[in-house]
Amino acid sequence: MAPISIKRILISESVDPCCKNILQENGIQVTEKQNMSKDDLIAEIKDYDGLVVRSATKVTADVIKAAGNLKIIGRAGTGVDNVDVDAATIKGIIVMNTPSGNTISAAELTCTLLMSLSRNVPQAAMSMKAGNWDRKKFMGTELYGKILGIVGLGRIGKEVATRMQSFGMKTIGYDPITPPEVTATWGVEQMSLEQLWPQCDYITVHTPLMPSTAGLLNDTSFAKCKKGVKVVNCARGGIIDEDALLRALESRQCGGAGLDVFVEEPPKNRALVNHPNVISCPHLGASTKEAQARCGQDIALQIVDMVMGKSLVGACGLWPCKLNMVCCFYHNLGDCLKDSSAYMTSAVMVGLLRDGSQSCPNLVNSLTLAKESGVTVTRNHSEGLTQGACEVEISVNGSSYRATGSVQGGVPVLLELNSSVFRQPVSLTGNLLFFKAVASPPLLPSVTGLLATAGVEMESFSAPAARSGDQWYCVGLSSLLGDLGALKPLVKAAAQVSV
Ligand SMILES: O=C(O)C(=O)COP(=O)(O)O
Repeated sequence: MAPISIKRILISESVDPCCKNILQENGIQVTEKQNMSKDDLIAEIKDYDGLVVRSATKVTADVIKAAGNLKIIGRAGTGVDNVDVDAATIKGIIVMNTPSGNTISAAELTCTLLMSLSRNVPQAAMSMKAGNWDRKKFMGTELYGKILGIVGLGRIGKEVATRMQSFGMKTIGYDPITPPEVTATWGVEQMSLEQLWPQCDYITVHTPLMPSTAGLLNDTSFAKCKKGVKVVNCARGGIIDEDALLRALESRQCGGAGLDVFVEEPPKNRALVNHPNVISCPHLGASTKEAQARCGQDIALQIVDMVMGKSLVGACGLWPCKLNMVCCFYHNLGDCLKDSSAYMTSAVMVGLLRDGSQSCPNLVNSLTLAKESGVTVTRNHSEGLTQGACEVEISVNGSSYRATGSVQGGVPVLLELNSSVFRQPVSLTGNLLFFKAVASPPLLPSVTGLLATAGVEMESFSAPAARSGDQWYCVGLSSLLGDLGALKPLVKAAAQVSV
């Protein structure tokens, strides 16, 4: 990828000093300003081409609008829900996070809250400080032999599971993406939420906050739980509906809650915080020296790599804008292929989700993952016009991509891409890199040179039949290639083309 010039970065929160040091050592000017109001940030941001935040800085569309020079928003941490990623991406601002730096700290705090809930440690400590010695009031229960339901089995859910197993807890869980056979290897039996709720003595949530997870625990799901279930939220405020939680605590359907996060932070409504069976922290999941050092270092190194044109690790929302709607039209599939169109739709979604997602889409989970992320996917057939060739048309957020292909001698071939007809059918085998460019004599040597510099051998070159306007080209690459994705920005920058 081409280097991106970043000269001045604003760090608007308490980020580990190693972040500033690394950036400065690499020639970037750094200003630290904490506790800025929205208006302060709007007034200040125009002077910077980079911004580093944690969760407290709200990088809204208004802030992004005022950020005339901004090229990068670095989140020293995981959740980017305080950043309007769509508004940033549309403006060409890269948003990147450091998704693994605080996994262990978030998991450890979750375990701390589970243990504190079982033995009333915070309440007992407060009572001692008030001069009391009350051994009866704080009778607890063992964790041993109890069932822990983990909703969200990503990095943090996994670490919570393995730690709580060492206390003799049985761990069950649910995740729409991580396959059950994978979680089984770390001792978590997966099941539907309907099956999970009634079994749990404790429930902990480890999902992002998104439409499908907001209010995941609500009046209806609490009613399905065991009476006295205890819940923990160290993920995002709102995954457990706060009003429903208060009602469940009052009716004793919920026996206690450990909350590190709130819908509004700090919460103005103190009803939950003040409830005797609630223990709470001011969003401390990532607040350890180790997690902050990792996140501060990771975000600084990622920004430096980007400045040097090395890579875009941790970039969120690289799809030009958020995926909303994907329509797959299949024309002329023939009787036997018609039945495979569901499979082809899953394959399309793997390709589309792979670039922007922190999870790993595959043919089994891609449609579920799309649904979870609020993407509408539709599929249609019709009899096509081209004899013997089948056409696949994919429309993404209203922009269409059309491919026409066939099978020749048992090999699937591509005949046409977005109205650009190839001179020879392109065999759809091996590693192929497609790019769009205007025909010119230096095009082939410049692409060959670029691939050679990246250590990749070109095996074939397919040119379009027509020579006018933007046309699609395809190069076949040697099987030595490790990371096809890494080549895309290279070719894009060098040939000024779409890849
Ligand atoms: O990384 C995350 O998602 C967190 O919630 C941690 O937030 P913080 O960096 O402590 O403001």
